[in-house]
Amino acid sequence: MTSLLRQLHASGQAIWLDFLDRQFLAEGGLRKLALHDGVTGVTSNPSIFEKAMGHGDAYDPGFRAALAQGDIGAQDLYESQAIEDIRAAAADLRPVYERLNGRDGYVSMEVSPYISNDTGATIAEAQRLWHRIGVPNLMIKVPGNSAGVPAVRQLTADGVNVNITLLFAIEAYQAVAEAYMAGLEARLAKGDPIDRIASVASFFVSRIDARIDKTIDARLAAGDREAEALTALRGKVAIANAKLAYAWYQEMIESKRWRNLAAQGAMPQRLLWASTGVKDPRFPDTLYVDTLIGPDTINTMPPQTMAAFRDHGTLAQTLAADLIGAQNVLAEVDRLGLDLAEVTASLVSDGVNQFAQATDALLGTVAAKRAEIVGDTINTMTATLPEALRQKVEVRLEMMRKEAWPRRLWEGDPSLWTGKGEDHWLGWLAAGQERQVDPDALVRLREHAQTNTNAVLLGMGGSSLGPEVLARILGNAPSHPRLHVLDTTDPAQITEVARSIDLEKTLFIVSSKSGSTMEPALLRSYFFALSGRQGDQFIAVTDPGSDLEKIAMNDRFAQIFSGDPTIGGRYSVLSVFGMVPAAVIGRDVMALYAAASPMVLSCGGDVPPQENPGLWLGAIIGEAATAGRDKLTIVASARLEPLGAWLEQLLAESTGKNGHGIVPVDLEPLGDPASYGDDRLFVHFALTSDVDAEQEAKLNMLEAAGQPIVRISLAQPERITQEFFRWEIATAIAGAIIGINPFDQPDVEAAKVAARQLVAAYETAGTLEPETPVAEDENFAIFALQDESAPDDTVIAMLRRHFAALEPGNYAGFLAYLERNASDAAALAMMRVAVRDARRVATVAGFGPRFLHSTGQAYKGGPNSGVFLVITRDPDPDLAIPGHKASFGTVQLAQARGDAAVLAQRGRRVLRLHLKKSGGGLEALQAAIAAAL
Ligand SMILES: O=P(O)(O)OC[C@H]1O[C@](O)(CO)[C@@H](O)[C@@H]1O
Ligand SMILES: O=C[C@H](O)[C@H](O)COP(=O)(O)O
Repeated sequence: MTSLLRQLHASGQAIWLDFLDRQFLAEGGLRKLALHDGVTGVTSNPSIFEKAMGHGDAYDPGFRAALAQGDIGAQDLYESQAIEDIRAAAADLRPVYERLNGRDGYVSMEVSPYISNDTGATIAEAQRLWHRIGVPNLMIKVPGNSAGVPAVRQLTADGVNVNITLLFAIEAYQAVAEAYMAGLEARLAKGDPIDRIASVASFFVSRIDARIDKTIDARLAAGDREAEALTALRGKVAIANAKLAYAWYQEMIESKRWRNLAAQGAMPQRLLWASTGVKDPRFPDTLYVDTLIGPDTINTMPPQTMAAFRDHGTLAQTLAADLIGAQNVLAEVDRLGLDLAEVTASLVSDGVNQFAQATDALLGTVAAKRAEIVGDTINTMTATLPEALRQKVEVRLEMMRKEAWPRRLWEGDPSLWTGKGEDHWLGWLAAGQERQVDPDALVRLREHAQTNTNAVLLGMGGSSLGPEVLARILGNAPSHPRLHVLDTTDPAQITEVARSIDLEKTLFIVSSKSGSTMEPALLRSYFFALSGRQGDQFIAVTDPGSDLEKIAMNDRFAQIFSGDPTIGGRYSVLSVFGMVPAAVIGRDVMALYAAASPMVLSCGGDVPPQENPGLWLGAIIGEAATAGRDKLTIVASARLEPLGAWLEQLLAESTGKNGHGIVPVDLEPLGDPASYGDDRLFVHFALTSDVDAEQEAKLNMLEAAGQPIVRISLAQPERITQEFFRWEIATAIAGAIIGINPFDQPDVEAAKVAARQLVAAYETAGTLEPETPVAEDENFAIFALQDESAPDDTVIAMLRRHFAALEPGNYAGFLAYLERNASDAAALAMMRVAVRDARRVATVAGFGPRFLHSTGQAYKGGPNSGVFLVITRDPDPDLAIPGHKASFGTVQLAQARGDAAVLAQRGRRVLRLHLKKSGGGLEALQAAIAAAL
């Protein structure tokens, strides 16, 4: 006997399958249904793909095959597999489509629910899928909300078959029916044929009852007086609503407007009953099939509903029957205040959200699968967090998912931050995808640079720290110049570099985004003069239109590389600012991007926060900071140690403002658990080939003592580029959590202004404004910045009082305007350890003026928990600057004085200590601090 389903098909209603799955297709399931049961179509939606692809391992071979062609992100990976299924289903139904001459045999694929409020994006995505899938028996599903309606019109006009989904209200259905007709008319106006354009209007059924019945049940439970009338409506409203929609359809196809279109070959936009699986187990499982049978309609059924109807469905022409009854049901709905309009409206947005949640879950699984498959190309990260922090991070990640942070970040939604133009500063996202550089120009530069033995980069902050990390971690390739980075005004340091290079075989890279930063400008004057004004030994890296660009043209520099003004300095390492120096030292820039790429894809806008390494890290550091663990302590195995200086700037300058932020702690030797308070978050970087057993053991002890530890491991040094990107994302996200704009640096300018004023005064007066120490001995002179000194203070007493001010949660800062060399760094490290262990506080150190363009922002604008010792000394020997009265030494001193003054003005606890020429230098200071603690 013919199956009930076949009979249903023969009665004039098309049967579609509301399901898709690779295994089912591979086993010929759809072909069998078409053959035996008369199934003539398939619908899919994000939930269906989530069920198919988001669990188990059926798609693993597909994922592997797709990734074997090249790494792609989660969305593309999902889409590659979804499209394969859609194409396979379309191929199975192609004979039906041909047999019915395009009247049926369609497979539907839905546009992303993420763009459902954006008409333009919906049109673009529908067009893209339509062309990419490239089969005639395809329908693109577009939601029937207010953004979807114009898309339906446009897509129809463009010849795309559209299935309009998420229709609950008759008015919404009428709007899309009108849009379909308007689209067909637009085609006719262009002279395009309309006889092969198909469309269906997916009218949802069971979800309406599920919602209304819930309200009814609640009212019954509350003892509503209308109990009987309410009970009578259970399981009735959706069907009545669908019947009235069908009644309108019948009127519509009799209209003059439609008849005119039909005369020119138009196929009617059929009503499709969707959501026909019963949600309430108390209802018969064939309820939404039995009651909605009528010609020229479609019922798309989940497999269970289809099986149930095949088994015990009731076949009768029910759809057009008892219209009065349907009207009465809706009148009752009104009378009882069940507000169908509100229900159907909220079901649309809930439907979009539900599909978005399914897509989040699906992309999460796909991202995890991808990470597993390409796993050994991605740097690993683990986090051991105290329970309270772990929970906060979990909550934050879920909140980020709900609020679509990954997508909003990549789309540049300023409301993630303070809403004040942050979207103009996101060029680094494209830079990470190698979109900011000209690869050929960098290949040529790499070749050209080989004629040199040395390269000297003159720049500050973002223009110098990234290049320094690349040069120190990767080193120069054989036969390429060695890179020296000069980000100072310290005469000894400048002299040291000048002495160590062969001037004629040195390439100078003048690097400054703004092109007006004082230090690189002075260094350029110095080395340009020293080179005998050999412009062809200089290249400039700067943003378009800067002063440096003009000077470089004037002085006939060999080349000028232009930056992207939508990238702030500290986010610029994956743009020309990092890649030009990388090419100069002989690194294959495209290989560096290729090394970064797996992380860039993993951090994509299509990867939900839980699986997104950048968002996960951002959640950890942001939540840690807001919970008082704002001292992000960087620990690195020897080879990766240089990364800390870059990271310090990124974190401090991005987040340290408005009294909030993260204080990075770099190069502080690791101590025992007893040395630390509860204001730390430790981040460990290690190369797998460079394991430091002692360091690991100490970290394990800290972990056992309950300190939060994030561990990041790199299999190859080139993958440092992944950390650049991961941390840029994480910093931007932490900034959003902290509630600041992570792309400005409002407090840096003040110190620059103060220094510039002092230098200008020097240029006229020939001397810096004299100062009188408030305390001195044979080694040191202390200069007052606040009125905290008593007339009879000794140096030791002042130091004692200075360090005694440190309270739990504070940090001690050593701001040294000295030569940055190994011995000075070691001496500072020892002083830090002494202070940390005595006061149980974090310690930071910076060499001036380098740190001014980096951590200086957070010291001035971040939390007021720093206690700073500004260390200066008289330069010996000093170094003249061509064309200036002021020497480098004078400028450096002016910068220190300006910095200390601004710190004091900002209410920071600060002491300036000057090392006397005749004194014992840093060694003596170490002893004095030991005595003062
Ligand atoms: O590249 P530029 O414009 O010379 O700036 C150098 C550095 O100075 C700062 O503007 C701080 O003064 C940093 O943000 C920046 O990285
Ligand atoms: O096109 C089909 C719809 O997406 C589907 O029928 C929705 O069904 P549900 O309400 O059971 O999720």
